[in-house]
Amino acid sequence: MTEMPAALPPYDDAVRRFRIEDEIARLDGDPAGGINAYVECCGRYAGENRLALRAISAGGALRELSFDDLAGMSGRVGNMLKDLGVRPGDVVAGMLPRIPELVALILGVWRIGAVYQPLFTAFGPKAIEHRLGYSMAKLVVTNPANRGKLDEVENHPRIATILAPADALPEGDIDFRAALAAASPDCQPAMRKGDDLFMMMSTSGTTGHPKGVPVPLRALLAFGAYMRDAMGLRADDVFWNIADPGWAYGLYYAITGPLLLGIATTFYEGAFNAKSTYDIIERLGVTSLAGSPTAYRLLMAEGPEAAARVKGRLRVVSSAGEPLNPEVIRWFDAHLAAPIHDHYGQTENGMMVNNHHGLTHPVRAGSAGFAMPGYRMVVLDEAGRELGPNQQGVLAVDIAQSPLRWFDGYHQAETPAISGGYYRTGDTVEYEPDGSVSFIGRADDVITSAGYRIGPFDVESALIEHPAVNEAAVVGVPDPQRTEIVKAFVVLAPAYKGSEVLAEELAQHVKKRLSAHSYPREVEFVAELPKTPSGKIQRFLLRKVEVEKRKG
Ligand SMILES: CC(C)(COP(=O)(O)OP(=O)(O)OC[C@H]1O[C@@H](n2cnc3c(N)ncnc32)[C@H](O)[C@@H]1OP(=O)(O)O)[C@@H](O)C(=O)NCCC(=O)NCCSC(=O)CC(=O)O
Repeated sequence: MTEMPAALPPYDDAVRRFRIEDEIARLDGDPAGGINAYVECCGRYAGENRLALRAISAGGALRELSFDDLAGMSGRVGNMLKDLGVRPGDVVAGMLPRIPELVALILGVWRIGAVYQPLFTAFGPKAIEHRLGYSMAKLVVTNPANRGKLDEVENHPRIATILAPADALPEGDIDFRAALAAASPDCQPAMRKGDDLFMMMSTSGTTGHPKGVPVPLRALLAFGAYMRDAMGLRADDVFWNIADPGWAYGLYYAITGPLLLGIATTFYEGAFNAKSTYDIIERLGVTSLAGSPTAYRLLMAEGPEAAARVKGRLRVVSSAGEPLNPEVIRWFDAHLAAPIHDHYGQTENGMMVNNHHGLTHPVRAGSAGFAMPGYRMVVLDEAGRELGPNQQGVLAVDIAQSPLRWFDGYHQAETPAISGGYYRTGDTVEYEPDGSVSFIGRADDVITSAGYRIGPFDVESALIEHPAVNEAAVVGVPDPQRTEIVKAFVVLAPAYKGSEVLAEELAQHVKKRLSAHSYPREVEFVAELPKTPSGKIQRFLLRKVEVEKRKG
């Protein structure tokens, strides 16, 4: 009989395997001068004629860049930024599609010791304004397709635009390519310490706008560990993570992680669709694929014939952003002969619980897997006590015993999730006696749709900007394709009448003002919203009714 562990099993052996103490010593106090993310992810591989990036344009043209190419480009970016007055610790934002210049920008920002802030290209002015507001970015780099949105952003920083040949430069903008051409590729990396920041992410909560998530350089250890242990990345892999680098999964594990390990990554500039995804897997011979369950469900929906031409090609498939359903696991096994494993993480701390491709442990359909070596994950009750197996509680990180955890709190905001020596993820789980974790649901109102985390407050405040809306409540309702979809309950202003046309107008308003991915796919007009005696909207009551309705 298995002995019952008091909490999830410790991972001392595995942690030792990473020589983590040595690594941390290097990050925190290397007398030779600390650490630089550009050096870790590019500089140390330059001069080896090693492939770093396969970039497929929206039109299908393949461009291959080596670490040397990226070293030169990022050196020019670094010098351009320095000329503009960007100093170590300053924030530079990027709002770019998946093109090589995006990687060069990120590496260039890191090279001079500055901090990169991603802005998802689907964002509207409201989402951009909030993020640039709290980060105090010194510069934002964008392209013509996204440039117009910045005109609606109050107090935006200086803008550098990557022009297409026929575009005219907006007044006051820096011509990114011309500035690079004028800059030298030689740029001395600014060495930093492990606690210094190199990314400024954002994450959505239930109340208030998204919060900044500062990422210190020591997070590189955790990102590398995930690539090795969970994705099981090997030197001979052809790796493609389809997630957009505007979010954590894409920035941490489509760019930073593979380059850190010296392994080439893949970009496809075009929008996701199943056909182009199969085409690229076949064309490049992809062996390691990563993405969200919604993307995998869309691959399934294309049918077995589409899958047949790449059957057996994929050595491993990694899934993150939403729980992976067992049907997807079975279908991938039957039609792609590919093991697909569910991985769990957050913008805060990155991936923490995985069905690891690179470690040996049992993998059960429906389980989120085991704590990643370097994290001691526990399940807490409301009083903050650690629970035993088969008891529901909040998944949390034991801070003192998790050498890879790096999240120290939100940017200039309270972090009640950190207290009593734990970081609480906000996700309700239970674990089996062997330590594997089963996901139950969110303990709050954050919506998980197609792998994105969407804060209801943000969508509500975008809706309220519309003159027709008096009040709005936004919830996630179950959806077979996208896990959840955003649904808005709207109380109209007296002069307005609910109609399909108005519902569509409201959806488009959110899409344009806030973001193309977070608009309500359903809008219901109601006379009033359920509220507590103190006037707080009870979203959970609305969601409960929707869940019941969809069951029946
Ligand atoms: C699975 C998908 C490929 C499915 O793509 P779809 O084609 O259905 O569309 P979508 O969900 O991306 O986008 C919804 C709507 O936004 C539009 N849209 C999307 N991206 C856009 C962009 N860059 N510019 C303009 N519009 C855009 C789409 O056209 C669509 O419009 P319309 O609806 O009109 O057609 C995608 O949803 C996806 O990549 N999801 C994964 C997200 C992810 O990376 N998650 C990991 C993050 S987890 C993480 O980082 C930590 C955390 O949890 O915080």
